[in-house]
Amino acid sequence: MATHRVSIWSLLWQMLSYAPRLYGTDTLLWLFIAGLPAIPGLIIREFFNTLTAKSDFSLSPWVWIALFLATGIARIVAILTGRITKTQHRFTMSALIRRNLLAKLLERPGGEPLIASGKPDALLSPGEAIGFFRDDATQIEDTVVGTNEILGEGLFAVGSLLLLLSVNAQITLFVFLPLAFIAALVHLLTNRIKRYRRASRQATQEVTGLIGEIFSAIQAIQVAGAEPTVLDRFQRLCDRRRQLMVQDRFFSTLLDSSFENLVSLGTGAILFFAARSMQADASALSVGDFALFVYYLSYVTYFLGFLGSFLALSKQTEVSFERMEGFLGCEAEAIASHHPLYLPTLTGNRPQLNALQPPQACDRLQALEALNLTYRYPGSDRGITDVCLRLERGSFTAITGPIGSGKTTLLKALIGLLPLQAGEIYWNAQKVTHPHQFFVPPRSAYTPQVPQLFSGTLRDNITLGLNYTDEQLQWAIALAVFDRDLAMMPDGLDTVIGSKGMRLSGGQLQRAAAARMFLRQPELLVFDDLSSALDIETEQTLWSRLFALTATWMPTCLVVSHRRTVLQRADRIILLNNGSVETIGRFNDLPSIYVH
Ligand SMILES: Nc1ncnc2c1ncn2[C@@H]1O[C@H](COP(=O)(O)OP(=O)(O)OP(=O)(O)O)[C@@H](O)[C@H]1O
Repeated sequence: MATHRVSIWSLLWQMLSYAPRLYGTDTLLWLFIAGLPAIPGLIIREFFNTLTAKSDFSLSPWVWIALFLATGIARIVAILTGRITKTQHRFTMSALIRRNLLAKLLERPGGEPLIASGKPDALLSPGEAIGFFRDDATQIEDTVVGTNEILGEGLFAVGSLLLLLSVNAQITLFVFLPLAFIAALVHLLTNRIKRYRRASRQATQEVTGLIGEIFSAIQAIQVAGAEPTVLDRFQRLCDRRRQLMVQDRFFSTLLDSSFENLVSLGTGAILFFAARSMQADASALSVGDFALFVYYLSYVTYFLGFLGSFLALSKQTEVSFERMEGFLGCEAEAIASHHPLYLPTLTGNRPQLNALQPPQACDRLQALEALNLTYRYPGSDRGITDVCLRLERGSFTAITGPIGSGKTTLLKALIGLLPLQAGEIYWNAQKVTHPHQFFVPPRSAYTPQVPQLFSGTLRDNITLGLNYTDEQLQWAIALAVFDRDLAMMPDGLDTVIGSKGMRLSGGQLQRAAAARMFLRQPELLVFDDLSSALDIETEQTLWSRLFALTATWMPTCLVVSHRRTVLQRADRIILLNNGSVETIGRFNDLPSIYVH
C-alpha cells in the first residue's frame, strides 16, 4: 500500500524525463508556436508608428503587412510539425502508464479479487478496472503534454511582461492582481476539485463495469428474462454518472470562466489606467506603445487563464494517481516508472521485441510441502484454514470435498494465485517466499475450472507466443486427448477459436488448456476439476497417456476431482470440509458419503 504521497510535480517530471529528446523537440516547437504571435505585436507597433510617422524604420507599411503574413505562415508550419511530435509524445506517455498498470496487475496474485482504493469491500469487476487504463491514463497524458504548452506560453508571457514593464511599469504591475486571485482560488478549491473528479470517475467506472458484466452474462440475462431489471439498473447508473459528470464538468468550466473573467477584469483595469495616463500626459504613451500594450497584455492575461486551468488539471491528475495507487497497492512512482515500450519511432522504425523462449528446465521437484495454509476472502470468513499437505515426486494427489469446501481456494493459495495470510510452502525443503512468481512454468502449470483462452488461433492459445515446433505441439495435443478433435478442424492448429474460445466445447476448452500445460513439461501439474467437462473415458485416456510417459517426464499431479475413477487412482486424497482438512488417505479411507 502507498505510504507517502509523492508530489504531482515530481511525478510529472518523472514522466517527461522518459523520452527527453522527443519532449525536447516538442517543447522547442511549442516555444515557437507560443512565441511566434509575439512578433506581430512588434510589427503592429511599427505599422502604426509608420502610419503616424513615428517609426525609427523608414519602411513602407506594405513591408510590415508582408512580415505580418510571413509570421502567420511560419506559425502554421510550426503548428503542423508540433502536432506530429505532440501526438507521438502524447501516446508514449499514456502507453507508459498503461504498460505499468498492466505489469503491476500481472505481478499481483492472479486469483486475488480486484479492489478499489485498498478497501476490501470495494470489489472491482474487470470492466470497472478498464477505467484506469482509459480515463486515468488519458488524464495523466493530458497533463504531461500540457507542461510544455504551459512552459511555452509562460516563457513568452514573462517576455511580454518585461516588455510591458519597460513601457510602463506602474500600470503593468496590475497584471499580478488576477494572478494572485487565481492562485488563491485554486488553493481554496483543491479539495472540491478533487472530490468532484473522484466521484465522476467512480460513476464512470460503475457504468463500464456493468457494461462488462452485461456482455459476459448476456445469455444468462436472456434465459432469466432479466432484461428490464438489468436495463433499469443500467439506466440508474447512467443517470448518476450523468449528474456527477455534469457536476465535475460544470465546476471545471466555472473555474475556467472565473479565471478568464478575473483576467479580463484585470485587463480592463490596466487599459483604463493606460488611457488615463495617455490623457494626462500625451508623451507618456504613443499610439504604437498603446497598441503594443494592448497586444502583449492579452498575451500575458491569456497565459494567466491557462495557468489557472492547468493548476486545476494537475489537481485532477493527482486524483488519477491516487486512484491507481489504491487499486494497485503501490507507490505512484511505480506507475510512472521507466520501461521500454517498443513503439514505432517518429521516423517509422519499429523496435524488435525479443522472441520469447520456452521455459528452461528447473530443479526437479522431489517434495512439495505446505504447512498451515490459510486464506480468507476479503470481508468474509470463507476460504481455507490451517491446511497442510505433502506431495512426493511423481505422485498423484486428489483434493475432494463438498461444494464450497475450499478446494479451489486451496489450489490457488498453494500456487500463489491468492496471497497467503498464514502458512508456509517448501519446494524440496526450500522455503518459497513468493509463490505467485515461483509457481510458473517450468516449475508448475495450472488449469482452472473454467480455462482462459483468447480469441486467436488454437496454436497461439497453446503456445502463448513461445517458440515450439509443430512436433512438440502435436505431442502435447495428443497427450491432452485433443488429437481427434484437431483432425476434424478444417484449419487444424490455425483454427480461430473465437473470443474466450467460444467456438470450442467445454471439454475441448479443458483439453486445449491441458495441452498448453503439457507443452511446457512442468514439474507440477495442477488441475481444477478436469472431470467436470470430460467424460469418464476421455479423462481416463488422458491420465493413462500422462502416466505412460514417466520415462521422459515425470510430473507430480495435484487435482481437484469428485470422480470415483480419479479418486481410486490417487496415491493420496485430501478431503476438505468447510475450509479445513477432514481426512487425508486413500480411496478406502474416505467416508462413504463422498464416494460416488
Ligand atoms: N471471491 C470470493 N469472495 C468471497 N468468497 C468466496 C470467493 N470465492 C469463493 N468464496 C467462498 O469460499 C468458499 C470456498 O470456495 P471454493 O471455490 O474454494 O470452494 P470449492 O470447494 O472449490 O467449491 P466447488 O466444489 O463449487 O468448486 C466458498 O464458501 C465460497 O463461497
